[in-house]
Amino acid sequence: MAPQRRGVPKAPEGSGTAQRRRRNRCGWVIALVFSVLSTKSVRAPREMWRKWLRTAVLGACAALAALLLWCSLGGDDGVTEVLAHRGEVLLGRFIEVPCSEDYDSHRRFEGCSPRKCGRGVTDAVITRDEAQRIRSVAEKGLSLGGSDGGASILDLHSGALSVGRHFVNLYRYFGDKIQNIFSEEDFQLYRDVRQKVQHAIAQAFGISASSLYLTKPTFFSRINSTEARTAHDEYWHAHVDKVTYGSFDYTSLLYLSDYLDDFGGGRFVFIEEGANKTVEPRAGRVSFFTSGSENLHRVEKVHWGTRYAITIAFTCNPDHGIADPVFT
Ligand SMILES: O=C(O)CCC(=O)C(=O)O
Ligand SMILES: [Fe+2]
Repeated sequence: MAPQRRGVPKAPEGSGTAQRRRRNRCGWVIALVFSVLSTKSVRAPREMWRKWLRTAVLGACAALAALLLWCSLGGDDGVTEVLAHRGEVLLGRFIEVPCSEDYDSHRRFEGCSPRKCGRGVTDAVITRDEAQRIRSVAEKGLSLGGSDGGASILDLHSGALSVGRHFVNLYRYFGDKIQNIFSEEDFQLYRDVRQKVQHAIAQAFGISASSLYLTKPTFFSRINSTEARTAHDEYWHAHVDKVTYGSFDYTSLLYLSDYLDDFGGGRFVFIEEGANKTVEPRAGRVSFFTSGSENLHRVEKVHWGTRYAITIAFTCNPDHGIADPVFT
């Protein structure tokens, strides 16, 4: 049998007494092993082989089933690397990527329009306390409405709020009563956050913060696992912000809840040939990037829990700039 043949090395012939003695001792051990294997059960290895094969087949089936389940739960369809783990606290990570040509078809603003493109993530710009407080503002506003599907938005600037299958204008709908819902402090907090994010973006891309203008839409998002009812609920499609929103040059996302503590799924994915890069949301984490097709991205479907974030975007074109939302 193969294991026995492999286990018996051939000793060189006639090489002195010591060697002969060693060979004799080995000979006894080998003879003993031979006799145990041959007298106890010649079939044992064949049985063992069958058992091993059965275990291997069962193992392979279990692995295949797990893989299929993972795919059906929306696991990513290619190789994925994590750009920002939920557990790490990033002082600042920046990856430069070559700019797409998307900016060439728009009016250029030297010193602002992207020449250096890329993506950055930082946990050091917005504190977890600020994230908690601004999330309370989002919860307060979104509790007044909410989409029938899984994705709701609240835009403090335009007043757009998801309700059922549509949007209402919060300011028109609630009129003066809005003063009982939001406070000046809430709006001040939004302005502070916007300003800090704007400075972080300017620094990372080597431009002046004053060359950037807040642009629309800027909105809170609340996503849960409820099935989509309208196209507005389908947040998971891959897209390019400059194509979707036109005026965006630099996009930022401030996350207000924690991946795997508050919700499952819902990671942000930069789509790339080779390996996608994911950002795992974490309350207070700011992810920012140039808005062209060098940063094609999507959000994974949320499988459980609720995910809160704010999209805050900037343009280089003053004509597309908007003022901060104000409390009136
Ligand atoms: O919420 C996110 O992580 C991404 C949202 C997004 O892609 C967008 O608002 O354009
Ligand atoms: Fe986007």
